[in-house]
Amino acid sequence: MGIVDSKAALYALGFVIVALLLRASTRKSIRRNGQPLRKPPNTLPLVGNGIQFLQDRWKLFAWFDKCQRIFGYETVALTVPTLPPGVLIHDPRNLEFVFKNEGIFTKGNFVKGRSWDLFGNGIINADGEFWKVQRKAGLSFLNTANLRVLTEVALPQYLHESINDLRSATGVVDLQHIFHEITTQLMGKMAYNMEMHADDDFSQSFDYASGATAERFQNPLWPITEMFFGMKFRKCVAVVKNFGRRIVTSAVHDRQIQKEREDGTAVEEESKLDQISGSLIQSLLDAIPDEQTVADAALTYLSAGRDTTGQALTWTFYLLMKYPSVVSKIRQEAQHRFQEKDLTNATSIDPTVFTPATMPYTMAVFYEVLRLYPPIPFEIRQCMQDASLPDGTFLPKDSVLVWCLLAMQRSRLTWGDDASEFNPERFLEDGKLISKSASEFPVFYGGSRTCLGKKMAEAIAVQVIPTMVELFEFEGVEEGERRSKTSLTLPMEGGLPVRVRVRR
Ligand code: HEM
Repeated sequence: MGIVDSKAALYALGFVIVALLLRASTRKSIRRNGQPLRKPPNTLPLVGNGIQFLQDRWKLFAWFDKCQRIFGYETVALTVPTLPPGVLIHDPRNLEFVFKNEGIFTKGNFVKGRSWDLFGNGIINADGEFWKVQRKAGLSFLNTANLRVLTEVALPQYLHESINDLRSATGVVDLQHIFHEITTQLMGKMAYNMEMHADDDFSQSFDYASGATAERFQNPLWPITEMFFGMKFRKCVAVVKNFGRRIVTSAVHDRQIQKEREDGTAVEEESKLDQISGSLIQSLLDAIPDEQTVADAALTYLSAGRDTTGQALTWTFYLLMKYPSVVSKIRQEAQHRFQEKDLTNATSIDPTVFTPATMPYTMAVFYEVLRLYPPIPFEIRQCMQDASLPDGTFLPKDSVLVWCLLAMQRSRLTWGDDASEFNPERFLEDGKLISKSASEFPVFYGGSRTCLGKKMAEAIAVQVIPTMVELFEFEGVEEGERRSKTSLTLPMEGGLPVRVRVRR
């Protein structure tokens, strides 16, 4: 290189450094009333909160809980090297503002970049038109008629199979696996018309990929670490994607058969369940021309519906084993329903007698579990433009907002002094179920992106919980507090091993 070239290179380098310095000095920063925000405990010079984020997720959640206890509703600063500046929010007013301004607070590149490999353009990751068509397909899948088939046909069928497994079980059984099997079969059949099981290759790979994706949110150096340790993740994602393509191929095949039926060549009697099976994937195929996006959408729905509900049931039974008085009250409520329906001498349980409207106590138990163990334990959004929260916090474009449901839903300011205790009665008033605003109890999210499957989850819980409680006595075999393993949701680490005794 000539001397002129070297000089030019030197000038260019100098220019870049000056430009970067200027950019840094003129960059807007997060502020409230013109002041920087307070920092959470254990914030270190240079690395900020980076170390907190690198530790095990249960410890991270404990740290979020500590922040909530120290700061109440105050918004505090979060800093992690290499990441955009962020805040940790606690105030329900701020959350309400986020829910109402979905266009400003989106998943952004921060979330999408990390979950792209697993979810691609699936609904959880999508914005704009992609989101709209998937939401519409989901709404038509979760319509009232389909929910009735779920309650009256599909769930009783799969629940019955699990009851039989438990009746014949000897030794220790993993209840998490039992619940996961119910929700996997349900979603597989109703959404995709496919037979799926909790221990098939796809489910295992999805589980691993979900854990590795969640780790990306805690490890800012994930693009580098995955170069060395990401082999298994890549293999699992390949299995998952392959399965997504199988779902689509099978749905296209179902269409051909359906068309032949309509042409009158193969008319058969169909059960109610068969009639609606695969209705989600068929709606997605109708709405989206690209089959890869259909596959992404299908997989995202599966994660949203299956894992969350199965895990919520697992935490429910974990808590029920600790609170026998709550079990007795669920049994009383179930007995009351049997009397009302004149089913006191029934030898088997008819699960259709349990509905959210007739089982307020059971619903209160389910809500209380969701409060303490939210299946989606934390959320992240990114500002698409400069914004100011109702508490006055100014957030420049690209800032990241974090809220930890597991901590927020234990706030004494919102839930009273007994916030950390399991007390289903807090959701009841004169024996009736009371609802909380989405900003105080964000377990199903809020605003235009509220969870689509809330009713489905409730319909499943209100049948499974009293049925299992009436038929069986469960005894935990592991002492101590259970924790969740790393995941996008809240699976119990090591499952929920129990001993089962048949009551009747
Ligand atoms: C106890 C069970 C459940 C809980 C706690 C739960 C919670 C949530 C939460 C917090 C979100 C927002 C996630 C985000 O965008 O970051 C969400 C979204 C969603 N949930 Fe659920 N969910 C549950 C069950 C279900 C079920 C059974 C389905 C049925 C398929 C479902 C379908 C969805 C869908 C499609 C979205 C995306 C909505 C959108 O972005 O417009 N969920 N859920």
